[in-house]
Amino acid sequence: MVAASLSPVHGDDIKSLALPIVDLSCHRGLVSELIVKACEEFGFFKVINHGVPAAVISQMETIALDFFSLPAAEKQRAGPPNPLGYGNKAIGQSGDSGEVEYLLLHANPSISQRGSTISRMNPTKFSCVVNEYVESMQELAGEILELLGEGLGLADSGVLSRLIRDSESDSLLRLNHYPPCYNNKEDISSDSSNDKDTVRSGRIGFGEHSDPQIITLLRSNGVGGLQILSPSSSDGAAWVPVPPDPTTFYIMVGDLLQAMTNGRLVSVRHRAMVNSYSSRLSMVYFGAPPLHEWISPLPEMITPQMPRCYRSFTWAEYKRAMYSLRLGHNRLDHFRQDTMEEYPWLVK
Ligand SMILES: C=C1C[C@]23C[C@@]1(O)CC[C@H]2[C@@]12CC[C@H](O)[C@@](C)(C(=O)O1)[C@H]2[C@@H]3C(=O)O
Ligand SMILES: O=C(O)CCC(=O)C(=O)O
Ligand SMILES: [Fe+2]
Repeated sequence: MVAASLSPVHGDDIKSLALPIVDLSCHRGLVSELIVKACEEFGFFKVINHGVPAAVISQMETIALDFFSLPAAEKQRAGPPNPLGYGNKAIGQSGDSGEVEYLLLHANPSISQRGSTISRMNPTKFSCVVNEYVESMQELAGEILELLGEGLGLADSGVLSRLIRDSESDSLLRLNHYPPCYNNKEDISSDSSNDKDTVRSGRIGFGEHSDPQIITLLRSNGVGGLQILSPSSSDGAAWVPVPPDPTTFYIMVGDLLQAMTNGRLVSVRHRAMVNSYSSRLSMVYFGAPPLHEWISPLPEMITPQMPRCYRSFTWAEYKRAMYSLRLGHNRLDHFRQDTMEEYPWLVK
């Protein structure tokens, strides 16, 4: 149904739920089984004992904070986002906004990062730290995708990890800074954006969405704000706050992984809230394939019980659709097999 792809509006229900934690130092067979289960149930899990050196993380955090503490005019030199670069409040090109400032960078060291506009003082240091962090993220994401391949019983267990390890991969690094923001009713009464969400659960830093790529690795400082939409159950979908833990990474299934697994793994809808007392920093790696890579449901994921549900498309085609849609849209619905059969004019 085409109507199903219009923005879903989820209410304010907040639920506390035990979220899956995967210890990467455990037995490989057990780890791959747990990862598959978490991605089927939540499209989300937290990893501990991930092997990323603490120094790599803290250096990245320091240069991110150094950048966000620059005067506004200095930060604007790295903007506006095209879509890469510095952005403040406006997210994407379709009218979305949130209480966030960010730096969106390509995660491929060979792509120029406007280094001198981001760090006038020391662009070389900036690039080195980003490259080291991105290399660690690519390694961790590759390992998790390899484990997923094994857990799903794929004949070629490296088929997922190779996509993001490719030298032409279109992966991104996003640094989000959420300054503290008022959230009580009195403060908001004169603000035209005071909706139900704002009053009851704080202000929206980054609105509800799923990540379009294959896999997301998110690390935040010790300030909470990330929420995931729990899978629908008898008591309905609800927002689940993710407790902050700066020593770990949160892993999210992206739209492409949902398509490649023919809907068996689900891309998790999530959002970030801001609070009135502390600023929050998140560093988010989005693992993506090369632009011209074809994405199709893997043969092992198509069964008589689970017939093929997505058509084939390239990542470049998916990106075009994504930039034409609002943040909260369910983009993958436009690539369903039945959309092509019932509404061929929608599929260019
Ligand atoms: C409103 C938008 C921002 C976004 C591109 C889009 O048109 C829809 C997807 C958005 C998103 C969400 C996850 C990542 O933060 C992001 C970089 C991405 O790949 O898709 C953003 C895009 C963006 O900010 O450019
Ligand atoms: O900052 C966060 O916790 C979420 C950010 C996010 O979802 C994104 O950058 O796509
Ligand atoms: Fe996201």
